[in-house]
Amino acid sequence: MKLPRRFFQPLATGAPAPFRDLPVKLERMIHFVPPHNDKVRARVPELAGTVDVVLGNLEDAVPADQKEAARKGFVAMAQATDFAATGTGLWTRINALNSPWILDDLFTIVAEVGDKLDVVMVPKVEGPWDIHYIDQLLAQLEARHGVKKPILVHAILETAEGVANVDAIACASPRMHGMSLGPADLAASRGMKTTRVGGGHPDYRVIADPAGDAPRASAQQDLWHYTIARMVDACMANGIKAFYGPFGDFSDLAACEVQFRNAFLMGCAGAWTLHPSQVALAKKVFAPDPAEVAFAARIVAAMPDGTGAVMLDGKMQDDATWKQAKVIVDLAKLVAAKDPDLAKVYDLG
Ligand SMILES: CC(C)(COP(=O)(O)OP(=O)(O)OC[C@H]1O[C@@H](n2cnc3c(N)ncnc32)[C@H](O)[C@@H]1OP(=O)(O)O)[C@@H](O)C(=O)NCCC(=O)NCCSC(=O)C[C@H](O)C(=O)O
Ligand SMILES: [Mg+2]
Repeated sequence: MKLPRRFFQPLATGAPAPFRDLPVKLERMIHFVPPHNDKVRARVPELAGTVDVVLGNLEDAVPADQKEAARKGFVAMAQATDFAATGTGLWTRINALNSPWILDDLFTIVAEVGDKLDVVMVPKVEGPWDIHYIDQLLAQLEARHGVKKPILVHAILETAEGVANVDAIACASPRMHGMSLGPADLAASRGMKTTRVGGGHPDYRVIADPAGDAPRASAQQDLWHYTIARMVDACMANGIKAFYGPFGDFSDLAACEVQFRNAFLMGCAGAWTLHPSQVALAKKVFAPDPAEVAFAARIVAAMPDGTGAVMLDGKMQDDATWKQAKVIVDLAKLVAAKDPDLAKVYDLG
């Protein structure tokens, strides 16, 4: 175990010092772009500014014979657009640590566009040892290529072993930006009997006790509640961010919205968007409801120093509800700074 005072030391001579605190950014959606697909890549300049994060995906969903094209496409799209100027994050998802592509992914991307890259998403993270490896390698590459700003690391929680080690992953390095749930790989790793990318399953349900001949009420349950709860606790305990991952059924926006909203209410900062149709949904869900913001602002105003107990609309407010209100007001301010329409609706001054 590393000594606390050494935790923030750069891991290579000449590498930038890790951030002490995560940059505060609005990340309602991590928008996936397949960089080997020229048609979709051509839309990236118009996407910048309309999504919070553009991610060039090099891993699953890119055919093995297109890996090199995806890597080159990502470098081209990173060079062609000034993402920072539009307040859009630039991320990439590299191939898995045990794949034949990971070294070329990192060697090429840090060399070519390391200064433009905000976050590297690492798939199939099993434990802190995976983060330590990436941490060291990134430091060496940053030093070699004179990268000035530390590149952050985002882990995908998508194996049973990763879930078992989620707390250790969350605090493995000061580079940790956050984590996303990867429901498709996790389902396979766990031996779940599903064929979906996120969302529920009609057969995962509870049923009411029998009451005579009356039909028994039954309701579908959330397959992901346990994992999201574990992920949120591990992330928030370590000052990093939790995200719901992909929702693969683009034709079911209603179910996607419910999945996103459950994640939002449980503490997630955002979700992945895989198709343009999901972007508006993520913007709607991962910004607080205006009525909730108005009530939260009243709580904060009624308890200026955050202590005591007051009644608002018949509901008791105290130090703990003040803290909840602060979460909502702070997020609303972050959203308002980026979205003039919502700024008017929130009216936070
Ligand atoms: C899945 C897709 C290949 C579908 O693309 P397409 O067939 O082109 O769909 P549409 O005809 O409906 O597209 C309409 C227009 O929108 C553009 N488009 C499509 N997708 C995107 C996008 N992601 N960003 C920007 N623009 C997009 C099309 O070009 C059409 O444009 P036009 O013709 O001008 O009207 C494609 O959506 C895609 O590749 N999406 C990303 C898929 C992906 O990254 N999957 C992997 C992530 S999920 C995962 O890995 C699982 C996870 O790890 C886990 O384990 O859970
Ligand atoms: Mg996956």
